[in-house]
Amino acid sequence: MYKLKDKEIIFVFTGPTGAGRKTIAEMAGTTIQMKQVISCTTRQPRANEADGRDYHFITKEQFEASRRNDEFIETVEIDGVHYGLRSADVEAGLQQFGCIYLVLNRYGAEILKEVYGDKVKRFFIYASRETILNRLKDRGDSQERIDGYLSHYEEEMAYRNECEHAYENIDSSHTIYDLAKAMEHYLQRGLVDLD
Ligand SMILES: Nc1ncnc2c1ncn2[C@@H]1O[C@H](COP(=O)(O)OP(=O)(O)OP(=O)(O)O)[C@@H](O)[C@H]1O
Ligand SMILES: Nc1nc2c(ncn2[C@@H]2O[C@H](COP(=O)(O)O)[C@@H](O)[C@H]2O)c(=O)[nH]1
Repeated sequence: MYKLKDKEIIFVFTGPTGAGRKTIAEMAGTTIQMKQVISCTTRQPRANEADGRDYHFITKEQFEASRRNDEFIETVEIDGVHYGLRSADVEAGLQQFGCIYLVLNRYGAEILKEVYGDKVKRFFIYASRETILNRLKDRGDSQERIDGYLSHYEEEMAYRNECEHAYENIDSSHTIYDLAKAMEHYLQRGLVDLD
């Protein structure tokens, strides 16, 4: 297993789907200059998603082949869709950027914490069920897909107290402000002007 160097750190964004984890993670990524390491998935891309930017969109056969080759740190199946994070992608991201972030569900977050211990800081981003419902409707997700995501809401929310930090994402600029302060603390470098 890859051993993280002193200054290398992994931020994991987790919480219920639709709370705004990707949005917040991306904004934080720009603010503090860290890069996302994306997962592989067998689901179809959404209209606004691109291969290699949001996910590595792969077939079930490709996913199985990667799993057989032991390429994944962890995998999960959610509502019939496979997701997996490749060890080589994490290692390359760390070597290139020193600080990376991931967006995972609670099971992925837990495995990363088990594998990399104190080098992993988990940021739990959440919103009320009603807020999420409205955001996903506005995003244009089908009712079937929304129901699927919301069926995991309580299960994901139960992970909140396990995480190092938790933020209710109502106003994204407030969330980013608080989050950047915490991240800076870990990074110990003055890249963000908070005043
Ligand atoms: N603070 C906010 N206020 C209003 N809308 C928001 C806020 N944060 C995110 N959104 C919107 O909510 C929707 C879901 O956000 P996002 O994709 O970041 O969530 P997620 O938790 O990563 O879920 P998923 O894994 O389904 O993408 C998006 O359309 C996004 O623009
Ligand atoms: N444990 C893992 N969870 C992952 C991974 N990649 C994404 N996810 C999480 O799955 C759900 C559904 O994602 P969506 O993009 O289809 O809405 C969400 O919670 C993601 O964060 C992974 O490699 N491992």
